[in-house]
Amino acid sequence: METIHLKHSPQLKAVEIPLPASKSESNRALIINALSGNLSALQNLSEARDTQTMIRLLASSEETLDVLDAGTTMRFLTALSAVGETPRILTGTARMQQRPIKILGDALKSLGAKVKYLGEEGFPPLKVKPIVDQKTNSIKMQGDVSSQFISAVLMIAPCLPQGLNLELKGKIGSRPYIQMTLDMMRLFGIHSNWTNQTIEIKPQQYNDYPYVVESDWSGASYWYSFVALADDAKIKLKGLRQKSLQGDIAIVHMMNQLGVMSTFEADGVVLQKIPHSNEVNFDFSDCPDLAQTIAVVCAAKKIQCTMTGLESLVIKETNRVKALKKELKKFKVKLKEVAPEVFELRSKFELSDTPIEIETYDDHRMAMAFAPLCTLQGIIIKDPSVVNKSYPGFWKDIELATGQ
Ligand SMILES: O=C(O)C1=C[C@@H](OP(=O)(O)O)[C@@H](O)[C@H](O)C1
Ligand SMILES: C=C(OP(=O)(O)O)C(=O)O
Repeated sequence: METIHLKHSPQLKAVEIPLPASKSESNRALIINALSGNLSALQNLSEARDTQTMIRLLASSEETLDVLDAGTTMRFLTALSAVGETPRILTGTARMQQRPIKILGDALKSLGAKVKYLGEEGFPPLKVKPIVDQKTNSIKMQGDVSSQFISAVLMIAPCLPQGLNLELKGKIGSRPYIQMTLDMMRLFGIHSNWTNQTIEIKPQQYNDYPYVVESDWSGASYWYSFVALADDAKIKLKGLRQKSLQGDIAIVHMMNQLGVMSTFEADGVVLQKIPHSNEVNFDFSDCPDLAQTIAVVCAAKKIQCTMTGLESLVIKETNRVKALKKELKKFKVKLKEVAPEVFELRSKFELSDTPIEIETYDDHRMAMAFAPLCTLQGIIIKDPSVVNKSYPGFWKDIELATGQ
C-alpha cells in the first residue's frame, strides 16, 4: 500500500493555505441547480471527489449511478431520482453498501416513489422509481441517524405537487447541515418554515442564483491542529467567512480553548497560537466531522477531553470511534466510553524515536486528523490518496506549510 512519510516539522512557515471549497455546499448547489433546470452559474464548486462524482452523475444518462464513497451524493441523488423521469439504481463502494439509507427510502416510499433494495434491506444498492402520484404531503422522519436523509427530502420538497410537511422524530443530529440546506434553498427562492420538530415547504419554483461556494471549514480544522501543535505558527486560511452556512465553523470556538486564536480578514482567517485549557468538554452532535480533529489535538497536548454526540461516527466512512481508539493507542492515549455515549480521552501521549504509521481505514478524516502530529514527530500515513474525497490538495498544502 502506498504511504506518505511526513518528517518532523516543529516550525511552520507563515503561509496562505488555499483550502478546498465545501463539498457540502457544492453538492447542495448542484442538486438545487438540477431541480431548477440548470439555471445558475455556480461558482467555486469543490474539487473534492464527492463533488466531482456528483457533477459526473448528474450529467449521466445511465440507469446505474455509482456514487463511490460519497454519502451526500448517495442520499441526495436517491431523493432526486424520486422526482426524476426514469428509474435509477444507486450503488457505491463496499462501505457505502453498509451505510444505512432505510429512513430515506421509507420517506420516499410514503411520498409515492417505489424503492427496492437490491442487496440487504435498507442499504444500497437500491432502485428508485419516480413518484407518479404524490400519496401524501405529511411524513415523519427519524432525526438522529443522518441529517443527509432530511436534507435530501427537503431539497426535492418544492418540486412535489403537494409540497411537504415533515415531522422530525427524536433528537436531531447534524442540525446545522439541515439549516444549511434550508438557507441555501432560500437563496434560490424557496420559502420554508421550521418550527420545533416540523418543517413545512409549499410547492414552489427554484430561481437562479450565482452561488459562490465558501472554503471548507471541515478541511480548515486540520490547519487549526497544525497551529495548535507546532512550536511556532501563523497561518492564513483563504476563502473562509465569519458568517458561514457551515456548522463546522464551530472549530473557531473549540480551538480557542485548545490554543488557537482566529482573526477574520476580508479574504480569510489568520490563525495564531494562544494559551490553552487543560480540560475541555465538547458535544459533537452538531459537528460530527470535527471529532477526529479534536481528539488528536487533545491527545497530543494532553488535554483531558470529554466527548459526547459521537453516535453518528460509527456509520461514516469507517467506524470512526473504533478507528480513533486503535490509532490513538499507538501514542499511549485511551479513548474510553465511560457512560452510554460519553467518551473520555485520557492522554499519556508518548513520542517515539521512529516514525509512527497511521492506518486510515478508507477515511479521509483519519489521514488528515493525524497528519498534524508531524509537528511533534515523524508520521507515516497509509493510503494517502483517501484525502481526495474532500481535500485533494491536502498534501500539497502541507508541503507549502512545512517545506517538505
Ligand atoms: O449534509 C452534509 O453535507 C453532511 C452531513 C453530515 O452527515 P450526517 O448528517 O450523516 O451526520 C456530515 O458528517 C457529512 O460530512 C456532510
Ligand atoms: C461523513 C462524511 O461524508 P459523507 O457522509 O458525505 O460520505 C465526511 O466527509 O466526513
